[in-house]
Amino acid sequence: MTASLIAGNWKMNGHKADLAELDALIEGLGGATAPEVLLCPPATLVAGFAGRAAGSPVAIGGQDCHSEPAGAHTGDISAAMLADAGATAVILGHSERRADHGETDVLVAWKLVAAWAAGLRPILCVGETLEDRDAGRAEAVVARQLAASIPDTEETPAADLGARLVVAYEPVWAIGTGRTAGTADIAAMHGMIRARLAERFGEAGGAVPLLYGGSVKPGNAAEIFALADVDGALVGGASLKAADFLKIIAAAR
Ligand SMILES: O=C[C@H](O)COP(=O)(O)O
Repeated sequence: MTASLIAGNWKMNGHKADLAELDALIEGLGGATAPEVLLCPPATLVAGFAGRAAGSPVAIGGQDCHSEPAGAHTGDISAAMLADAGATAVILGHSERRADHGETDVLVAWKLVAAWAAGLRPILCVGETLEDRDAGRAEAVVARQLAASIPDTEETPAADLGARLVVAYEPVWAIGTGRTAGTADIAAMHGMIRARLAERFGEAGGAVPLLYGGSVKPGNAAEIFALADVDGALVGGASLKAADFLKIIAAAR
């Protein structure tokens, strides 16, 4: 399968000096527009990166947003603020947010509504812990997260869901550990996610891009992108350096 979207998540890494990595990424892409490339720096860098990336093939996204449009929420950022800063997408429900900030499926669902209201494309993250996998409940956990983190409201844009939502499967135990899930496990989980989305949302649900995340590197990207129902990757550590990220993008072509 050809990967259509490669997203980089810088997490809590990066300073103004790292604009040089964005410049190197843009230069390395040389104007190529496929696959889509999205970079999600920390909030402090969103506006600067979006300004620098304007007119290039690199889109800029946020890593989280609040579920409310504005108000007394010290330290938080709204979806509209991200859009105002030049972001076009936002990562939501990442396992690090779920673990560090106690984010629940219900809260993540409201964040999706907020993102859509601001015109952002959410990248919804789902994934099981090692404990879940060892207990044989990986598929059940991911299915529950998927069902409950996508809101059942009239705000959910069923008609064009494929263009307005991305789902990233990230087994928690594969994130930042150097361990990738086995290709059979990735293919099985992506197949399940694809089927559940199609069951719930019809053809548009089946068209939602599915990314794999968890220790994706230049050396394993091609093998992962070759799997059925894998439409790209959500890359953490290997997106910090343009040279590595470009190799992963090249593997998607
Ligand atoms: O959002 C990205 C994922 O958590 C993967 O991170 P990683 O590539 O460093 O394992």
